[in-house]
Amino acid sequence: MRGLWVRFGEVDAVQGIDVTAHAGRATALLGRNGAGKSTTMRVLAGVIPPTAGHVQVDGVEVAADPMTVKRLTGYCPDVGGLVPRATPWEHLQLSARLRRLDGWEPRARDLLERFELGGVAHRVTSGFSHGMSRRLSVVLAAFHEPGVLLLDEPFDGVDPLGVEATLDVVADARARGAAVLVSTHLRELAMQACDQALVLRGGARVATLDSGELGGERGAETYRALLG
Ligand SMILES: Nc1ncnc2c1ncn2[C@@H]1O[C@H](COP(=O)(O)OP(=O)(O)OP(=O)(O)O)[C@@H](O)[C@H]1O
Repeated sequence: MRGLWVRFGEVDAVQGIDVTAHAGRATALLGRNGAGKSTTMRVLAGVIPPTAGHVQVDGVEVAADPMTVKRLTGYCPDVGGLVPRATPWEHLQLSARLRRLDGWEPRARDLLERFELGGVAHRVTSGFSHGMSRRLSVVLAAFHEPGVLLLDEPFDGVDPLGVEATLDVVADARARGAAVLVSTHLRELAMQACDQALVLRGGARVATLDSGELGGERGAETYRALLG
């Protein structure tokens, strides 16, 4: 991604961000509310077009071919994305059909169990708590083992077991060579999940840090200073 720029009317949400996400590595996007994290994720997922800049996912230019990019990526949006009247199993079934996956059922069952959603696999999602919906969104993003995994606020409101399952999903994706991006406000979890972090402020990148630099009291101070 080179010189990504996204404008909404009068607002320049993202102002010239460069990011390279490598296979087998995970990058955290950190920054205050409104820093441009979700907008960056949405462009990478092929959901909104960039106003300017070059964004390629696995060699495919997002602006030219958003449908292919949607297929290549697994995207957990920061909000929404679930069909209220469908069950988790129906969500997985639809995803499998759209991607023409064969023999997907064991993986679907395994993921639902890992995220403690096995017991509600056939319950419509309209009654799900926020944390349950988040967990299912992570399951759906990871289900088809995409080459690029995009998780926007995956830990938001999720209990410790859900956090662990999400960290495992990130580790699994990295182990099979996927590039992972995680947007979060949680510095400690960013450190655990990722090997590097980009700190955004006002739509621009203000720092790239190794996860080791974010740890402990010193990391907290560094991060606070970068948030401005
Ligand atoms: N659809 C939209 N229309 C107008 N402005 C938007 C739209 N989406 C985002 N913005 C603006 O773009 C800026 C960046 O928003 P974005 O959601 O990317 O931030 P964020 O870093 O993900 O924030 P948060 O941590 O609160 O989720 C904000 O000023 C926001 O108001």
